[in-house]
Amino acid sequence: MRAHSIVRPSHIRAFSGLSRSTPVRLPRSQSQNVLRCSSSPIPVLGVTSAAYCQRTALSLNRQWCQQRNASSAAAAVLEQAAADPEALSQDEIIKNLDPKEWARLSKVRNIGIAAHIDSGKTTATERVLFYTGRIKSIHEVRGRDSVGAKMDSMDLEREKGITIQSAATFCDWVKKEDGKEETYHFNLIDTPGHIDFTIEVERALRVLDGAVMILCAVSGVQSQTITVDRQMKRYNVPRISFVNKMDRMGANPFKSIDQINNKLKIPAAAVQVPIGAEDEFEGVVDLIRMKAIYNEGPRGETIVEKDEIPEKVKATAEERRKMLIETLADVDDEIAEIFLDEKEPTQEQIKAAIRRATISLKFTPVFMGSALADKSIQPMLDGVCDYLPNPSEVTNLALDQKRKEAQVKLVPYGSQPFVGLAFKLEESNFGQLTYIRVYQGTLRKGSNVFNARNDKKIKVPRIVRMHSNEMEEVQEIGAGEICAVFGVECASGDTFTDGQLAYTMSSMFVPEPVISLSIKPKNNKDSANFSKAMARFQREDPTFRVSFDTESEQTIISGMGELHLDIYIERMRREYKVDCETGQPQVAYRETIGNRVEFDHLLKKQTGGPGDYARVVGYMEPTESLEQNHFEEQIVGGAISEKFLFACEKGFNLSCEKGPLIGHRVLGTKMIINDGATHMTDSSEMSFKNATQQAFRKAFMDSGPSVLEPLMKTVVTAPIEFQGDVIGLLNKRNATINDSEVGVDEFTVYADCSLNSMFGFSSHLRAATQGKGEYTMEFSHYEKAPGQLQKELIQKYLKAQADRHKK
Ligand SMILES: Nc1nc2c(ncn2[C@@H]2O[C@H](COP(=O)(O)OP(=O)(O)OP(=O)(O)O)[C@@H](O)[C@H]2O)c(=O)[nH]1
Repeated sequence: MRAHSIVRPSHIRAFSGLSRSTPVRLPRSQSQNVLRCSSSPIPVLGVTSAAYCQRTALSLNRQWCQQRNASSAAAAVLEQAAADPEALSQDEIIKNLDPKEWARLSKVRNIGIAAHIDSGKTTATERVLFYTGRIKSIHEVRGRDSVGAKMDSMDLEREKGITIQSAATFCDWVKKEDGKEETYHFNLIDTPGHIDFTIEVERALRVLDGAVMILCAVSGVQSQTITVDRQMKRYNVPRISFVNKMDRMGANPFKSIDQINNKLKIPAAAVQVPIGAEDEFEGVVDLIRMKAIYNEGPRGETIVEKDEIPEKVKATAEERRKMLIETLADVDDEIAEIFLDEKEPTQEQIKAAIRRATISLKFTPVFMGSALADKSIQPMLDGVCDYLPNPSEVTNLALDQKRKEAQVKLVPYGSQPFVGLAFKLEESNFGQLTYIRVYQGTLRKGSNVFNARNDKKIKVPRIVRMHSNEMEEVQEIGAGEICAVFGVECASGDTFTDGQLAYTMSSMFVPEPVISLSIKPKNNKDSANFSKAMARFQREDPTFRVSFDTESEQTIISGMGELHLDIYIERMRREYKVDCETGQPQVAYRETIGNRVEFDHLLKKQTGGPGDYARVVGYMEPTESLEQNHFEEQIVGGAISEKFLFACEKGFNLSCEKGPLIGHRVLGTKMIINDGATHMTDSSEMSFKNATQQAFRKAFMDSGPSVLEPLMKTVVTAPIEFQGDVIGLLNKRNATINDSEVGVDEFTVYADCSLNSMFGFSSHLRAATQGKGEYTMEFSHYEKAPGQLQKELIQKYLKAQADRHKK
C-alpha cells in the first residue's frame, strides 16, 4: 500500500475499487486502520508544516516591520520576498506592506468568460453589465429590437449572432451577504466561442487571473469546451463553472458536472442545485448556506433568499452538499482533516476551502442558471468574488535580461517599477489602441515607458478603460488592472517597463494558420485601401497572415479556417469599401524529407571579375518530430568560417520556406554541415547561401520526400434522427471516426478528417440535417497525404512552373 499522509475518500475508492460517484464516508476507525497499514512516518496532521513555516515567517516579518518606519519596512519585506520567494505569499506581502493597497487589490477581479460556441457567453455578460448598472437595459444576441448585445459591438457580430473579437469592459459588483455589502471591481473580457477566432481566447486568458467557464445544461462539455479547457490549463487560469440554459428541454446540470470530472479531469462539484428545470426552472439552492435563491423583478434584478428549501429538492440538496464536502476533502487538507474527524465543516471553512482549491487549480465549483431567463446570474457573480483570485494571489513571472533571463516574480504593487504586457492591438478612429495588463507599478498618463523588445522610449499620451466600443479616459492605472492606451506603437505580446528594469514576459501561444487563398481588389483604384486593411488586420491578429507569392504574383492570405478568412474579406468590404476577388481556398500543405542523404556540393563560377566559390559537405535527414526544422554545423578545423556558416543557415531557412516539391513550407528536416572549402577571393556570404540552397534542393529531392497534409480534429453534433446521414457524409470524406456519443436528443461524432476533404462540408451538413447540424474543426497534426493526392499536387506545381517559364 502506498503511504499517504492523509487518508482521503479517493484513496479509499482506489483501494476498494469504488467508482468516483460513489459517496464514501470515512469512519475514524477505518482511517486509522489505513494509516496503520501505511509505512509513512508522517503524522496525520504533520502535513501542515509548510503552512506553519509560512505563518512563522509572517509573524517574524510583522515584528520586523513594526520595528522600522513604514518605507524601510516595505523595502525589507520586498527584499525578503525576493531572497526567498517561498517564505511569504505575494498576497501576504502586500497585506503586510500596505493594507490600503491590499484592500484595493483584494477587491479586483480580472476575469474572462470562455466556452463552446453559443453557450450563452454574450447573453450572460449582458446580464452582468445590467445587474452591475453598467448598461440601462438588456438587449439580446440576434434580438428582435435589432440593437444587439453590448459586447457584440461590430455590425457583423450583431448580424451573425456570433462573437468575433473579444471585448473588454469593467464594472462594479456590490456583493450582499448576511446584511454586509462589499464592492468588487471586475475587468471582464467576453471571448468568441468559434475555433477560427481562438487567438482571442488565447490572449485573453494570457492576461486574466480567472475565468468563468460556461456550459450548456443540455450539451454539457462540448468540443470547444475542451479547447478552452486546454487554454485555461496552458496559462494556469483558475475557473468557476456556470451551467447555463437551465430553462432548455433536457437540461441536466449534473451531467455537465460528471463530464467536467471525467472529460476535463478537474474535480468539480455543484455549489447549487436547481429548483425545477426546463420551463419550470425557478431558482437555485445555495448548498453552502442552504438557502433557496430566486430572482424577482421584470429582469430578475431582485434577489430573494429564503431559508425554506422546497420539499422537492431537499433530498438532492442534502446529497449534493455531502458530495461537495467529499470532493473538497479530496483536494483540500483542512477539509480532509475535518472530514476524518467526522465533523461538519462550517460555511466559512467550506468557502475558504473552495477558494484555496480553485485558486490552486485543483477544483472548480459549479453554479447554474439561465442567462436568457434572467435567473441566477447574481450568485455566480458572488462566486467570482468568493472563489476567483485577486491579482495579488496570482504568480506572474518575468525574465530579467540583466540576470541571464533569471525568472523574477512580479509584485502587483503600485510603487514598484512599472511592468506591463501589450496583449491586443486594435485600430480605432483615434489611432492604434493597445490593450495593456499592468502587472507591477502604475501606468500614468504622460509618463515614458520602454518597449523591452527594441528599447524604444514611448510617451503614453492617453489611457482609457474600455467598455466594449466605448471608452473612459483615466489619468493612471494601478497594478493588477487592465487598460488601453493610444499612440503606443508596438506589436502584440510586447513587454513595457519604466526603463529601470530589463524584464520581458512570455507572450501567448499563436497557432499556425491552416488555410489560405489568393486575394486581390476587384478595382485597381482600391489598391491603397486594400494594403491598408491588410496591414491593419495582420497587426491586430497574429493568426491572420499575408504574403506575396512572387511566382504567381498573387497576394495570399492565411488563417484558421474558412469563416476566419470570410470575416476579413467582409470587413474589407464594409470598413474599407474594397470588394475583393478570391481564389479557391488552399490547404497549407507541408513537405518533408524521406531518408538520410549525404551531400558534397561545390558552387564554382568564374565570369570575369570576382567569382563565386563555396563547397558545403554534410547530410540531411528527418528530425525526430515533424514540428520544426533543424540546422547544425559540425565543422572542425575552420573549413568554413563563422560568417559563411551564418550564410549557410540563412540558405537553409530560405529553402525551408519554399520546398522543392510543391513550393510549400518544409517541416521535420535536419541539415548538418560538417565540412567544406572556401576560396581566398571568390567566396562570399552570397555564394555560401546559394550553395546551401542548391545542396538542400538536390539532397531533399534525392531523399524520397513527401507532401504532408493537415489533419483536423472534427466534432459534428446533430439531432439523433440524422445520425446515419452524418456518418455517411464523414465516410465519404475518408474520416477516421474516433468516438461518438448519444445524448437526449442530439448525438456527437468525434473524427479526424483531412482539411482538404472538408471544403464545402458546412453546406453539405446543412442540407443533410435540415440546417440543424453543427461542426467544429481544429488543427490536430500533419500527416503524409495519400499517394494519389501527392502525385496530383506535384504535377500541378510542375505545370504551373512550366507555364511561367513559357511566359
Ligand atoms: N434557452 C436559452 N437560450 C439561451 C440562454 N443563454 C443564451 N441563449 C441563446 O443561445 C444563443 C447563443 O447565445 P450567445 O450569448 O450569443 O452565446 P455565445 O456563447 O456568446 O456565442 P459565441 O460568442 O458566438 O460563441 C442565443 O440565441 C441566445 O439567445 C439560456 O439561458 N437559455
